[in-house]
Amino acid sequence: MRHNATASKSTNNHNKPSSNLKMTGSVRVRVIRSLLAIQQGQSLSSVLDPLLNSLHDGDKGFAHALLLTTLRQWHALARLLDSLADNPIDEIEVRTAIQVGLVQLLYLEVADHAAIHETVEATKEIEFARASGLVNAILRKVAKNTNKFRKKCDKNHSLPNWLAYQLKQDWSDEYAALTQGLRQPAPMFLRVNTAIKSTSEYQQILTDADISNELIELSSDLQFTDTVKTTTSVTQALRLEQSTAVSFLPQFAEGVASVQDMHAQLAAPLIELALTNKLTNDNQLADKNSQKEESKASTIQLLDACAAPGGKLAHWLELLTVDDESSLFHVKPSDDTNRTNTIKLTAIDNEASRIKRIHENLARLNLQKDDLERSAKTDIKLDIVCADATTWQGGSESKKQKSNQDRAVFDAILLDSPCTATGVIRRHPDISLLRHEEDIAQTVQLQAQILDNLWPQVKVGGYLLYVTCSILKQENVEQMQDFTARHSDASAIELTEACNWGMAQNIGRQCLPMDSDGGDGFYYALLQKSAQ
Ligand SMILES: C[S@@+](CC[C@H](N)C(=O)[O-])C[C@H]1O[C@@H](n2cnc3c(N)ncnc32)[C@H](O)[C@@H]1O
Repeated sequence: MRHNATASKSTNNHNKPSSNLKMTGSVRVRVIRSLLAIQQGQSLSSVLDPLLNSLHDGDKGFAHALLLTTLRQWHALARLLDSLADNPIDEIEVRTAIQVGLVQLLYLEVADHAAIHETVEATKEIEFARASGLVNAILRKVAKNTNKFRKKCDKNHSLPNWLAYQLKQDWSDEYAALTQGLRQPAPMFLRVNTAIKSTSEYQQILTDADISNELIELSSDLQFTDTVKTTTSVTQALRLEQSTAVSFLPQFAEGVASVQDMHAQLAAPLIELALTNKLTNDNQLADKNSQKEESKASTIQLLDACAAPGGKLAHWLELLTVDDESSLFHVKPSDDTNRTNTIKLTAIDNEASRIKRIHENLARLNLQKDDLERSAKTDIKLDIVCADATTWQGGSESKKQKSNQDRAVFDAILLDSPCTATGVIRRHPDISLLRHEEDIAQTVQLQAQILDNLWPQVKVGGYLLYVTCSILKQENVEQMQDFTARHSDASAIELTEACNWGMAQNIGRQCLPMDSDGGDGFYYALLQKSAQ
């Protein structure tokens, strides 16, 4: 294999657990093989389980750290390697072995002699014995002055140059902190299912189980166009001092808590806030028109347009099923005015294998279709469909058969769009190897197609929350500027300066992963549809 024969484009197959990975030999050999598979286009999530499952418990922690840290420092290590070698090293097996050796010396506090000896042996095991002298010489040179070489490595970013260039264009003031932030591990955050327990109750349960944690409160403040007052909600997330396996989390299997980045936890409360505003306005309008009480009971249609694996969908369902009598979604058995609403929530995703994961996640949380239909407190009909959001039409007739008015069925759409995922590189450092510059334009085009197909399906007065886990302006604020220029009936709802997260953009807010205890890079924009 040659150095420049690196990652091909990531496709769906590359996310499946890799069955043809040869997981024999020493820990270092297995990590090197995993890295080679990633360079050939496999995702980290497809190689991690085969790697860890092939090892004894005692070796898993080291293998995990070695693989993840090598990926996080990948591009910086590659540049260091180029500066150390007298002649260009082309073979990716040799380069990978050296980079694995460098990580042990510079970042993992492995004793020099062990790091060098074991890496040289691993090079022989992967059948590159002829390069073992070279590997040995480079690692010895670095071991003589690890401080100097670590500083050299840290001074630069660890991103592909095209991505670093784009980030510099987009975020010149934040660039240094951002590029350093992207090479740090991300903290673990939990979301508590507040339909079962309050966040503070679960926080105490964690503390009692000796799991140190901190409560984070994110305030979202929206300036709806039809009111002078702003509307605020507070999202509570728990940050763990140390990441842990979910099997150690109390009541995890019972669905009391879920793992979700704190910025990802903003989506469901935001769309619920928008929906509540719409329904309140609808009710007020009905009151004004002095319609009978019975007529206020209606079916609310909601869409989660790119739903898998279902993190935000589950959160949305948790909020909709909170046992709060004042909620517009609460069924009041004693209330014969019949003001309650039936919710029809459709979730779509175009990948069947990922739809399966929605079902698995909802099963743990007791939020499957049947669980919801059994609930006496809310009336939610959940429909999960495998469909392409660039063409899907409310699940029924084709576009041509429907007038624009007939297509406008949704009160609120959550569009957690496919994106370059550049905001979650800390959790998925393989992204910096798998993504290519040309992916940006393709992704931007896909996002625009999905937006253009879904927008006619939003009711007048309804909302679309656009979300990405990207930190590139083309996918975010620029996508929204282009969209609102194309659709004169779309207006952006301001997420005001009272929001204690993200940075205000021309449209929406952008979160950047710049500090090691902060959330991931997410973008949020809320659009409302007006009558034309
Ligand atoms: C950012 S992820 C969604 C994450 C999800 N909302 C959650 O919180 O767990 C984007 C999803 O979009 C899906 N997707 C990509 N292209 C699509 C399309 N054309 N139609 C529908 N879904 C699509 C992907 O399969 C992926 O599951």
